[in-house]
This record gives sequence, structure tokens and C-alpha cells, in this order.
Amino acid sequence: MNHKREGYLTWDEYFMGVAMLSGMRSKDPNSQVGACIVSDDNKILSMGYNGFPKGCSDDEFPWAREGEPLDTKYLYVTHSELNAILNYRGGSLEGAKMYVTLFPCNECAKAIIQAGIKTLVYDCDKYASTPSVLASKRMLDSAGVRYYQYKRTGREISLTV
Ligand SMILES: O=c1[nH]c(=O)n([C@H]2C[C@H](O)[C@@H](COP(=O)(O)O)O2)cc1CO
Ligand SMILES: [Zn+2]
Repeated sequence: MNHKREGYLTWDEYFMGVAMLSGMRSKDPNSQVGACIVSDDNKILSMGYNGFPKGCSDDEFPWAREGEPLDTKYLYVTHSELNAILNYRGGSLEGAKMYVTLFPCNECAKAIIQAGIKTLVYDCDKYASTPSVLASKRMLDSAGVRYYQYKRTGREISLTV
């Protein structure tokens, strides 16, 4: 028998799957975001999800979306994309690809561009009409970062641990 197995995961399914799994670690009750950074030859370099910085307890800092700014999550949470970039301790991310479950905001776009990431694959784009995402796309376009939406295959991946 010299035929390879059929139905194996594509690269995009594999890396978006890893990004989704990473997002499942998030404590955010509303949006769990995961990111996976991959080299141009398809080796996983880093992962991240949205959460509070080290030392900032998930039980003490607020997860609220509304209220006094200091009592909402927005001033404290580190986005998955930034966590994935900062988690990488191996040197340069020049030319790397990022898989992320939610389209990056403008602040993450700055970090992606400055880190040298050249390709972005995203899944959900639920904030597409917000100034943050419009600004993000404007910067990514100007900087020549290629981005495309992940094409969902409908494949169910189940893990029992
Ligand atoms: O690019 C992103 N990456 C990312 O990790 N996030 C995180 C921050 C928050 O924890 C959450 C967004 O919260 P909400 O959808 O409730 O506004 O997702 C949010 C964005 C915004 O697009
Ligand atoms: Zn962001």
C-alpha cells in the first residue's frame, strides 16, 4: 500500500484549529479569541489568547463590558494577537503568518505590522464596521500585510481528554 491517507487536516484547518483551541483558554465571558503564529514553512512559533497580564488575577480584575472604564475589562485585557507576539521568545517573526479567530483591532494591527508578520488568516469579523477594525485594515493594506478569511470546512474535530 503506497497511498497516503485521505481526509487529513489542511494547513489552514490545523493552524486555525490550534488558534481556536488556544482561545478556549480565555476567561472572557463574551469573546474568546485565540491566535497562532506560524513560520513561512508551516512550523508553529507561538500562541496566545485574550487575558489579563501576568499577576493580574482573573478573579480580581473586571470582565464587565460596560460601566466605568476602570471597572471594565478593556483597559486591562491583553489581546490574543499581542500575547502571541509577546509569547514568542525565539527571535524574529519577520515573514511569519498569524491565524486568529477574530479580526485584529487597530492596536494589534500595529503590533502585527511592526513584528514583520506578512500574512493574516482570520475567522470571525464581527466588528468589521467599527473604527478600530476599519483603521486596522487601512494600516494592514498600507503595510502590505496580506489577509484572507478562513474558509470553514465544516469538519468536526473532537478531542476527548
Ligand atoms: O483583536 C482582538 N483580539 C482580542 O483578543 N480581543 C479580545 C479583547 C476582549 O477580551 C474581547 C473583546 O470583548 P467584547 O467582544 O466583549 O467587546 O476580545 C479583541 C479584539 C478586537 O477585535
Ligand atoms: Zn487587538
